[in-house]
Amino acid sequence: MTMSKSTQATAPDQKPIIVVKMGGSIIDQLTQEFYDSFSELLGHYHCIIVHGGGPAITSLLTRLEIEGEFHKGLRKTDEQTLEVVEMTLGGKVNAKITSELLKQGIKAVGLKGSDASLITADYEDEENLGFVGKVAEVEAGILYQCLNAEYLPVVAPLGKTKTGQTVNINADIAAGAIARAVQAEKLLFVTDVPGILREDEVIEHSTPEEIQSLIDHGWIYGGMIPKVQSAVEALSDKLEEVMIVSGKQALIQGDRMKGTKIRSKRKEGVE
Ligand SMILES: Nc1ncnc2c1ncn2[C@@H]1O[C@H](COP(=O)(O)OP(=O)(O)O)[C@@H](O)[C@H]1O
Ligand SMILES: CC(=O)N[C@@H](CCC(=O)OP(=O)(O)O)C(=O)O
Repeated sequence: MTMSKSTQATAPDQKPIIVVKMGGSIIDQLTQEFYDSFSELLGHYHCIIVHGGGPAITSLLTRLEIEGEFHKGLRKTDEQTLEVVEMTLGGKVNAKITSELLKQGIKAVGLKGSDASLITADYEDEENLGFVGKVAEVEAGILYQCLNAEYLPVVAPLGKTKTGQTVNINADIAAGAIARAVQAEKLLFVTDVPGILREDEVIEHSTPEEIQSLIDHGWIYGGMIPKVQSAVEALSDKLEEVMIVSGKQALIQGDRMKGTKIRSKRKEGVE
């Protein structure tokens, strides 16, 4: 279970916290409509961004002629691969998102999960996956300090083990763990599809039970699996709703967010 350490600062008041996971699949395709509606969202929430970058890592590995391998959806990360992961997530992708937000007039500050004990991790499966981490503890205080100072933290999904080894963490899992640790009220996965699809139709409302059945029947596969699993794990009395939305369009259309809403069964239908 993920622990939260928040001794250094208190949670910001006035506005609730939203954690937004920006998928690597969409980072290069985010539209102006998306940014405009995102800016609108910032009027209602303190926001923390956690980003992916899987496609950018794969592309650099290919250019360097390093063979990539996935095991149960997680990238096998040897020493060479870790070097590329750190350069890509902590360097290129983090800088790209932060710069774009600054251009939009948003005070974004780039952080690596491996900075200042933000994310302490254990090995996921050292034998089969190498330097891949699972989140053990998140130091919420660092993020609270940013939010209290009106900065928007943009977090790269890297962590440090207790012995100081940097590890690669799946961004969906990092986002869920951070949302729990900071007691976020909402968690949003921004990706390249308009929500969970079944026969090309967006499922507007879903529950953990339905999601399990969609996985069991093969309707949910690949990169959508860690996303929905992380969504289901993040649900709590505090975090009642997780959404999966597209970054190709405005987040809010009319007066509501477009995409798939995931809530526990007993909360479903309760707005
Ligand atoms: N039921 C589903 N509905 C929508 N997308 C799905 C579904 N099952 C699998 N996917 C796949 O999941 C992808 C999104 O996951 P991923 O590529 O890991 O994105 P990200 O980089 O945003 O995390 C979609 O582009 C799609 O190919
Ligand atoms: C351990 C592991 O698999 N880490 C991921 C981290 C990036 C990520 O999750 O990016 P997306 O959100 O774009 O998929 C990877 O190396 O691809």
